[in-house]
This record gives sequence, structure tokens and C-alpha cells, in this order.
Amino acid sequence: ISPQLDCAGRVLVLDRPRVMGIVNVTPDSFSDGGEHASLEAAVAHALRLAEEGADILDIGGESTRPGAAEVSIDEELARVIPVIERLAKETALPISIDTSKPEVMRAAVAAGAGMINDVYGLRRDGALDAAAALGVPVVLMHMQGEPRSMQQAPEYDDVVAEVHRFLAERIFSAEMAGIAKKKIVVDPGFGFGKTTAHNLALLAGLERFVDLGVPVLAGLSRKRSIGELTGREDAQARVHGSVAAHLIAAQRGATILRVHDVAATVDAIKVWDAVAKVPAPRPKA
Ligand SMILES: Nc1nc2[nH]c(SCC(=O)O)nc2c(=O)[nH]1
Repeated sequence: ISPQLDCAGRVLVLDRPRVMGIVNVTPDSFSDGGEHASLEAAVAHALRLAEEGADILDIGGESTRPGAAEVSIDEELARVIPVIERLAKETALPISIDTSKPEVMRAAVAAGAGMINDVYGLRRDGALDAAAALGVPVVLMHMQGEPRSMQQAPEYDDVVAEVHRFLAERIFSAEMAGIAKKKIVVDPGFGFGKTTAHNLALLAGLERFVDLGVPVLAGLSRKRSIGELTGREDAQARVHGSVAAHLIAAQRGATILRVHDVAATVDAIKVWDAVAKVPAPRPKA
């Protein structure tokens, strides 16, 4: 049987790689250039992603792009809560809240979110206890340093080993705080305190994280490393590189793919899934 994530009653079945559509409700989010700052635009965008085949919608009110300024609790709430309330009514999809703040986690779940996606791995004060009390599945992501400074000089002895160790520790801490292991997802955090070489090592070595015994989420969509590898400066031109990267992530064990370009990724996974369904060849007699 496949792992399932019960997102406040909306179940995400991980019988194949599932597509998480990104809904930035931030004026400075790098790939949307702020056009989703308004509630209507964000809701319309999210509903379009649902049309394109997203399995879950990730709502974020604080841009965590390198160098981004921090956002106050009130500002983050003002951005995301109205969007979550509308989407909880207008779509049947599970909704995740992309936040590190306990207050935003609580308000978002009260508004209809069914998963917490924390780029800071529930390390902010009160985050672990808030997530445990809310009882929804959580995504624990690795980040080296803080969004403001993480890309200045990222350094590792062995990035795969160090990220693996960090995620193992976050799983342990989450379980100690009362979060059931079956509600935990891990994520190596592509681009969060990593050079392109580090991101490539993490993608190549993604299978390492499967041994942590929880689903793996991969999010490379339109990121700087994809731009560097493909020479595509404009984030909107990084679709093909992003789809390629997420197909490799799926091949190497990721079962949630966090993307901007849902339709393209859904098509790629349809091809992936058809091949995965081909019966294994009978052993030679
Ligand atoms: N779990 C998870 N959440 C995320 N939120 C962002 S925001 C930056 C961007 O989309 O470029 N990235 C990620 C990611 O990689 N994993």
C-alpha cells in the first residue's frame, strides 16, 4: 500500500510522484514578479494550477529567496489567510502553508490548510509544538544559515551526508515533540545555502534520503541553479530545465514535486508513471 498524507481530511496518496503547485502571495517572489500580490490574482492562479492537475497547493506569504527581507506576522497573515479561506472553499485539493512562524501555522490550519511546509524545519521558537498540536503533516526542509545570507558562501564537507544528518535529526526532534513519523516529509532544500554543485550532488544522491523512511519532497522549480545549467536568465524560461530536474528527482525517489509549471510537470509524470507500470520482465527460465 502507498503512503498517504491526511491533510485535514484531504488525502494526498503517494502512489506516484505528486505535484505541489506553488502559489506565491508575495510582492517580491522572484518568479511571479509580484503579480500575485493581490488576493484575486493569487486565487485565480491557484485555481488555474488546480485545473492543470496539481495534487496539492502550496501557499506562501514570505519570500525566502536569497536576500529577501523578513516579513512581519501580521503582513504574512494578511497575505495568506484570505487566499487559504477562498481556496479551501473553491477547490477540493489539499492546501499546504509555506511558513516558519507558529502563529501563521495555527491561523492557516484554522483557515483550511492541511499541511505545514516549513523551509526552516520547525526550528523557530514554538514551531515544533505548534505543528504537533495542529496534527497535520509537516515538510521538514534543510537550510544552511538564513535566507538573507545563506547564498553568500555555502560550504560543506559532504553536502549529502550533512543534509541527511540534519534531516534525520529534525525527524527525531519532530517525533520527540509528538509528531507521528507517518506525518513527516523531508526535503533537502535545493537552493537554500547551496551552490549549483551542491544542488547537483543532492539531486544525484537523492536516493540517500529515501532511507530516512519518510516521503521526500523536491523543489527545484525555476531556481537559480536551473538557470545556470541552462543559461536561462529569465525564470519563466526555466520550465524545461525544471521538468527535467523533477523527472530525475522522481526517478530517484521523490514523491512530491514542488513546481510553478504544473501542466508541464503533470505531463512528464504521466510518462514516468506509464513506464513505472510496465511489468517487470519475467526472470529468464
Ligand atoms: N519544501 C520546500 N518549500 C520551499 N519553498 C521555497 S520558496 C523558494 C522558491 O520557490 O524558489 N522553496 C522550497 C523548497 O525547495 N522546498
